[in-house]
Amino acid sequence: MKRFFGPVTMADPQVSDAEHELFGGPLRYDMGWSQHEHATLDLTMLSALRSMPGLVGATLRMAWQADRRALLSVGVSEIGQGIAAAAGLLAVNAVMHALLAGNGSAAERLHALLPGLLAAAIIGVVNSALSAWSTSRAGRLEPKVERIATTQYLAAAARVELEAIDDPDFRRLVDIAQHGPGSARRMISSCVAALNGLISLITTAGVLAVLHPALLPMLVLIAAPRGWGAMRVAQERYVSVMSWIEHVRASRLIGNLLTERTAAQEVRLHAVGPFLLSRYERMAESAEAEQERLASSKALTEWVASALSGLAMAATYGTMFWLIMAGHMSLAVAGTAVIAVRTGSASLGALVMNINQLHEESLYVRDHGRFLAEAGQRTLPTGGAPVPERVKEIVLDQVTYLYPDRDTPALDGVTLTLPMGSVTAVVGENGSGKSTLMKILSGMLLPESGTLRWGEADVTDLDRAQVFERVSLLTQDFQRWPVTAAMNVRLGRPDHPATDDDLKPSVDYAVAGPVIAKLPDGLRSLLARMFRGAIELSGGEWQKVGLARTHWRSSTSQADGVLIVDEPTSALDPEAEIEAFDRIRRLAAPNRAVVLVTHRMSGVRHADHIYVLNNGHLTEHGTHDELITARGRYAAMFDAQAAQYAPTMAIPHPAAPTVPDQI
Ligand SMILES: Nc1ncnc2c1ncn2[C@@H]1O[C@H](COP(=O)(O)OP(=O)(O)OP(=O)(O)O)[C@@H](O)[C@H]1O
Repeated sequence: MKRFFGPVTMADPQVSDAEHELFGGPLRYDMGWSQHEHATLDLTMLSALRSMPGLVGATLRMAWQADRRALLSVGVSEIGQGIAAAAGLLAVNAVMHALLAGNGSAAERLHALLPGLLAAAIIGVVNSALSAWSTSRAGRLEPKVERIATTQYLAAAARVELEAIDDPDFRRLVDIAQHGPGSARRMISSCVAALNGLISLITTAGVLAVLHPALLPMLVLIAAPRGWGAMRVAQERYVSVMSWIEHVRASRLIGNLLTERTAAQEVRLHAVGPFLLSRYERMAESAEAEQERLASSKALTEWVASALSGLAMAATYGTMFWLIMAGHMSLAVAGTAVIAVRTGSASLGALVMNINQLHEESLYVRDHGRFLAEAGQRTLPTGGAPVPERVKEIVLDQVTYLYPDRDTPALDGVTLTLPMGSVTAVVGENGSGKSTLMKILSGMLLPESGTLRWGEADVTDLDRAQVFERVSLLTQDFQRWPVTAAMNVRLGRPDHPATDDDLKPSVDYAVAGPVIAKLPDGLRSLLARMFRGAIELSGGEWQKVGLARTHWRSSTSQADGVLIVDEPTSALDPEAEIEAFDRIRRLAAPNRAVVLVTHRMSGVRHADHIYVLNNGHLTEHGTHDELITARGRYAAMFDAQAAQYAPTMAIPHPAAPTVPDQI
């Protein structure tokens, strides 16, 4: 009994050994409600019904916002259909009476039937016209609702703090909430169908109550088991989807790697293809087993529901038989009652199915709503004090930053000053905190403690949108937008109108002219490999386009600002690299502070000031000459790189392989 009537719980997925092997254990989905200690889900029929008005209300509000005329049309046509259904039953009742309870010859009785039949036919035509009208208006409404929900989702995701994007919990919420807009769309049709079912049920129930009061509870008994079955199946499906979402995503990730262009070379050369394929198969098989379990469970639940419903139907007909035999019900009323019970149980069944459908969709819409609420709390603040036009310097004072899922801070008590018109370099080993420092400087991450000041103003008091406007950023993984070359440059400041001629100085600055000249349509060429006729640039060519974008962004603002470049030359050849460093230095105008992060020590030696980061701490700072004289970490890093070019450098001989070749 517990199997059918107990609460739906989340089972531990039986994941394949391939997932353990590849990911070091099963990937777990750990949104609040699905954590182990909360394994019993709040998915009972009662809670579904309780949460329904709120969720339906939210969908209807969205529909109202999308197209109120279409929504009103749907409502009117559905109410019209309900009234038509009741009128149809009354016409049937009149026909039954004329046929079974009337007096006179057969011909006279047939004549008496005609008005009822005519009325039933007219009602049928009106009903189908109303239904067609409702379908067409709902068809207009649904895509609009989906568009609004999708826009809300995308806008919220694009507005949150970078810290939220780095937070794995929030990322999962972003992932699951993407199902919300589709569900909101389907909720419209479910709402319409549920409304239709409800109205025709009320009218049919009214007719049945008039015919005989005993028929009404029977009607409920027939439909209740089907409703329970549908609800149970939906709950099991939702729980399954939620507990398997990470595993399905993991196998999809492996599947995608086999087809992705970036992985294509190693897939072939290292024979990663067959290896991953076999793991993919094993992971897909365990997901398949879950599908099979779900299907069997569904079949059993539906079978039990049908059997219970059939029993209730038999009891209803038995009761009617008894009522006729006992003389409490006429044959004509019984005839109408049979039709009404059938119509009513179909309406009730449809109503329950649709409420259930609504419930299922509403779970996803609820995730969407939860995402919007969470995103709303983590959204970049708007407003704040304006950033002064002239700031003289940007100061980082005792800044500490800890990533949400880390124990040790990525930056710890870092203090540095960036005067306008200067070039500051930041060097340090991998993982020392350079990129984190850049994110803090740009205002994308806020310090956990300590302050970032623009002149005298603390960045937390300033309008963040204005702070962003003053920052130009070029990172090694800058975005390669799948649009034209011109747009790739222009997206450095998209609001600023730009013709190709306007962009030319930026293209020239980055020495990207020869790259553009090679393209079939020059700046109009599409740089997106996935589209026909598009061109793929090399890594170094892309970096030149990125540099042009940065120049465009810097050159379109005259207020004091900062230009941050993080490993901008990693893909450039030696000559282009020297030139690029020169150009970046020249961007330090009186209204601009340049910050340069790089491992290429040759690129930093001409910086006005150099800071050395080590494990999140600033350990040294000064000019190149000062730091070389100090013979500290900087001097050691500089010497190590210089030694690579020394003629006496010892070249190690290849060692014997530690893993012997298999023969
Ligand atoms: N989004 C993130 N979430 C959690 N930890 C992070 C995140 N980004 C960086 N870290 C951690 O913070 C520390 C500093 O990383 P950061 O990327 O700032 O170093 P880096 O000096 O730029 O390294 P590299 O020279 O390799 O680019 C590292 O230990 C890194 O693992």
